[in-house]
Amino acid sequence: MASSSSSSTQFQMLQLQVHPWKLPFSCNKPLTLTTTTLTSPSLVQRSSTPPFRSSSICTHQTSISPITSSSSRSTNEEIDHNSLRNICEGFVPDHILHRVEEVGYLMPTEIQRQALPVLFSRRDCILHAQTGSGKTLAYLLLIFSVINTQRSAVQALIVVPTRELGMQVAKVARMLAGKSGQPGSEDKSCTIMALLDGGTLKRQKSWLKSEPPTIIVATLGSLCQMLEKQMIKLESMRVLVIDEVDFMFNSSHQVSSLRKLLISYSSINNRQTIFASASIPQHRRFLYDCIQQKWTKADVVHIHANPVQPMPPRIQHRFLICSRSERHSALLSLLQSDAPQSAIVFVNVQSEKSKKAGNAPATTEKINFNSRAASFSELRQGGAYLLVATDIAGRGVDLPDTTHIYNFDLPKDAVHYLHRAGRTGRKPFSESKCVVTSIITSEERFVLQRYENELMFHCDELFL
Ligand SMILES: Nc1ncnc2c1ncn2[C@@H]1O[C@H](COP(=O)(O)OP(=O)(O)OP(=O)(O)O)[C@@H](O)[C@H]1O
Repeated sequence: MASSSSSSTQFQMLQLQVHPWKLPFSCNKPLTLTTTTLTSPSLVQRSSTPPFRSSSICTHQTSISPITSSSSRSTNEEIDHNSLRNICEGFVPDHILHRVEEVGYLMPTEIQRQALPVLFSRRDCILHAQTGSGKTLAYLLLIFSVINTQRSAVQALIVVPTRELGMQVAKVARMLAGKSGQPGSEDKSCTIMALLDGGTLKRQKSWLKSEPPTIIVATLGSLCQMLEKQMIKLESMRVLVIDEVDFMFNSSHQVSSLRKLLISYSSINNRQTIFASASIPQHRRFLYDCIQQKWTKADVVHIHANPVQPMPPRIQHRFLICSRSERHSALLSLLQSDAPQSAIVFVNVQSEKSKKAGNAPATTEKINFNSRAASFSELRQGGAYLLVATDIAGRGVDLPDTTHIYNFDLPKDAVHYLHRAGRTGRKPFSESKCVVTSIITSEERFVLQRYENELMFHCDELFL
């Protein structure tokens, strides 16, 4: 797996001007909220049985109607009742809510609708929902409901696995904290620091010394350095968010620092810990570990939106069989026939074995943190793009205009498939189709079939 700590990752960006491409509870037990927009009993989640008594988990199966899309709104009253403002009012400051509306977030996504009341009740939470379902806004709204901008202290910490994701989350937080058109709405004292690997720690140290930011978005490497130097203290931290939590626990570079952080935070009064991801393999086991290890309080809530549909349903999946030597021309033909608005081509990091064998890597350019960051900023500035990337772009990165994903190399497992595919279909209320195409050899067909079974989706064969 590509790691944020590697400063030199195969990654290449091509900007092409190509033609027409989201209850407060009295029970103090862990809770699993599981909702679904599909009802097929045969498609029940297949999580492994955890080594604990199932009675220790209070499972609520709630049957909630699908997300109300703007097209299905019937009356203004209904909109008001279900709106983000209605859910957040009394918790989130008004100027933030104005900003949320200005940006165009009027209705909650499913995870936001389920999670926000739980988050506002100050319970620890595991946000488990499809890629592109708006988990970021859910935890940011919690943070804005909790912070006191009159206090000069770091009050919320969001930990992310990569610099790119950190920049993106910081940008969304700043956008929400920023000025809105409403008089008196500007929040002068809410500052957001991006403390990310590859950044200039010297500048951040002097910022932390002079006036602590209210919110920090950090990667673990940089955060640990600041914690060790006691530049950041966990005592004042009201909320700790660990985004892409399964990735962080699976990363050999990050897992020990993450465990240390969670153990240190467990002794803090008034804490609230949020974990988020679209994929939490063995989530019952994870819930058990959270309580056993005191990473969360015992009444942690696991909110699992759409468990039988781990990927957005509007993503169409296809595969094309060809030999290894035909892959480049197959990709070119696909790009020509699909004429995507904007696309990401995923390649694997070249293995040591393949390097030793003298094989050429799938991408030829190696670029560092800053160039990677520049590439993403460029992409967000608009225009059609064709991004060639490794799995480093597979986690959390939000480029909503991406209509097509190409797996030039088959992802190494179903979780990687899910996150790569999830780089498209990122407009929660849109119904337009997005496409994921895997270019595979005939021998790889059974591997893709395994992913289909695991992730419960169907892949159509494509013939050129
Ligand atoms: N209530 C909303 N209404 C409209 N758009 C929204 C809403 N909430 C979030 N979005 C948009 O949905 C997109 C995906 O949101 P976000 O990046 O938070 O997804 P995510 O759940 O964190 O996905 P991933 O698991 O891939 O990281 C973003 O472009 C965001 O602007």
